[in-house]
Amino acid sequence: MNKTIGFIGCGKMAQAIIGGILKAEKVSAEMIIASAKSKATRAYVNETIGIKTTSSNIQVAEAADILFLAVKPNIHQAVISEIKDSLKQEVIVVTIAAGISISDLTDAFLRPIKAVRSMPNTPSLVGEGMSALCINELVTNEDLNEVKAIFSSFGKVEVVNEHLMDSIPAISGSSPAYVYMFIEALADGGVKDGVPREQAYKMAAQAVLGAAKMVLETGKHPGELKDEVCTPGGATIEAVGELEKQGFRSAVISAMEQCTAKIKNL
Ligand SMILES: NC(=O)C1=CN([C@@H]2O[C@H](COP(=O)(O)OP(=O)(O)OC[C@H]3O[C@@H](n4cnc5c(N)ncnc54)[C@H](O)[C@@H]3O)[C@@H](O)[C@H]2O)C=CC1
Ligand SMILES: O=C(O)[C@@H]1CCC=N1
Repeated sequence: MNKTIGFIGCGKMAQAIIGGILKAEKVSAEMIIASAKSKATRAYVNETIGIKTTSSNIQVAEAADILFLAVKPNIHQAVISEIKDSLKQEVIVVTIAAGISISDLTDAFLRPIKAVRSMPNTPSLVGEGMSALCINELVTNEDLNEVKAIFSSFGKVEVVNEHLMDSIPAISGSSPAYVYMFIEALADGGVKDGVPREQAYKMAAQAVLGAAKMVLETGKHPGELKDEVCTPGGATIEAVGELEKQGFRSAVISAMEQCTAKIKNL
């Protein structure tokens, strides 16, 4: 792809996206520029990821054909006010900020703008991201294909109706955090029985990866796959019963409700 991709803000999520894009080798490092306020972040990104960095948001805005806004939601508006007169005419602006709507984005620019609202996740860094996105009416099919090609380079992408976007963080944007907690808990349980810590993490993570692949690749219902593990009269059904008794599913669903409620109030 021969377009300049700019990132305003270069924290955890932007670094995951940039790392994922570069790993896919569809865009070269010279075509990516990022700004960050902190000198330490700029130096780190420059040295470890190998892209151009700057303290100037305006420099990024002027250069970008596709501009990612990767700052926290509460400074989104201030950043747009700073850069809005420095954009290329046909730029596609992609926000990754949780809870920022297409209209928040377009209103802030005070002029018609090609706008994409997205919700990626940090596994993008290893090419296994899950991103959802929606667009406004100025984004052409060609633009959308370009944006989808970028997101697809570091994982899977789904285009959804905007009214669902506030619910996506709970499912895939934030959920890696709770999956890591689950992996930690599995490993702790193993360590309790004497399994060495490093082996326990490897086994727990690989079991989660394998189970996820089974859902994606066999097309079977997760309940059916669970049933295949539960030998009648065996050990797994004991664990399943205990998880139900401890409110495992309802704990997950309640956590997701809290997550979505917060997204609506960020
Ligand atoms: N971390 C995650 O897993 C995900 C984060 N997001 C969204 O990504 C955005 C960034 O989140 P993180 O990367 O986690 O946060 P972060 O705190 O790691 O990164 C924010 C970056 O913005 C920079 N920054 C602060 N003020 C700035 C300014 N005025 N101009 C330019 N840069 C500035 C900071 O130096 C930092 O590099 C948020 O809006 C969040 O909702 C979306 C999906 C997943
Ligand atoms: O915690 C947050 O607000 C962001 C949104 C999704 C993941 N991190």
